[in-house]
Amino acid sequence: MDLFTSSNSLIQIPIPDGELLWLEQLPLGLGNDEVLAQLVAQTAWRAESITLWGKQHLQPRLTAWHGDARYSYSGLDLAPQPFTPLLSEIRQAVETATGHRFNSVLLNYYRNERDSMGMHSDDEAELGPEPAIASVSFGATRTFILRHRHSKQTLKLDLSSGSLLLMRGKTQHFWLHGINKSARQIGPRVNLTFRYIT
Ligand SMILES: O=C(O)CCC(=O)C(=O)O
Ligand SMILES: [Fe+2]
Repeated sequence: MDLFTSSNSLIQIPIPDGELLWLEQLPLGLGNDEVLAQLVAQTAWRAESITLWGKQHLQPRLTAWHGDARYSYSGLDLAPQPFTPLLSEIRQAVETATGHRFNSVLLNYYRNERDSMGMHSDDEAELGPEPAIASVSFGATRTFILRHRHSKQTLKLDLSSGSLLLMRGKTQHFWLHGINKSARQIGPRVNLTFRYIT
């Protein structure tokens, strides 16, 4: 049994024009370090190129896409791999914690402090107008930055190992998010964003 039952429900982080909910530790059958090790070792990681302003770049991180649907992400058309038993177990825990269903997951592997993700919103048409996106992190803590498109209000959340962040409602419409590089040494981190593709 979990000793910390009182912290088992999502905490709302109030923001204008969106909904953010957070859970410090997603309940799982494996420890966070074991999950990180398995995800790093068992995932078919890819170094994708991405076209920005007509120029090809290598993304500053590794990625993998698992799910039932095809999905276009900033010009990439990834054929998904099936859910593995470990990814299915994490998905089950995320669905129980959030009350939302998910049919795909994007994995991002930040190998060190030089890996990052530019500011963006997950607003592809296949996600629907008000998508629920559940982000689970394993490994080193990285700072997740949210910036309001209009007011430029900025929030910084330290996403520690095992944590769950749920973005829903109008969050993708009004807010950008990303992960900056750091000048300080940082160990590996794997982030999973669970999505529902229609
Ligand atoms: O690594 C993170 O915390 C963010 C990942 C993300 O924004 C995405 O996969 O769209
Ligand atoms: Fe995102």
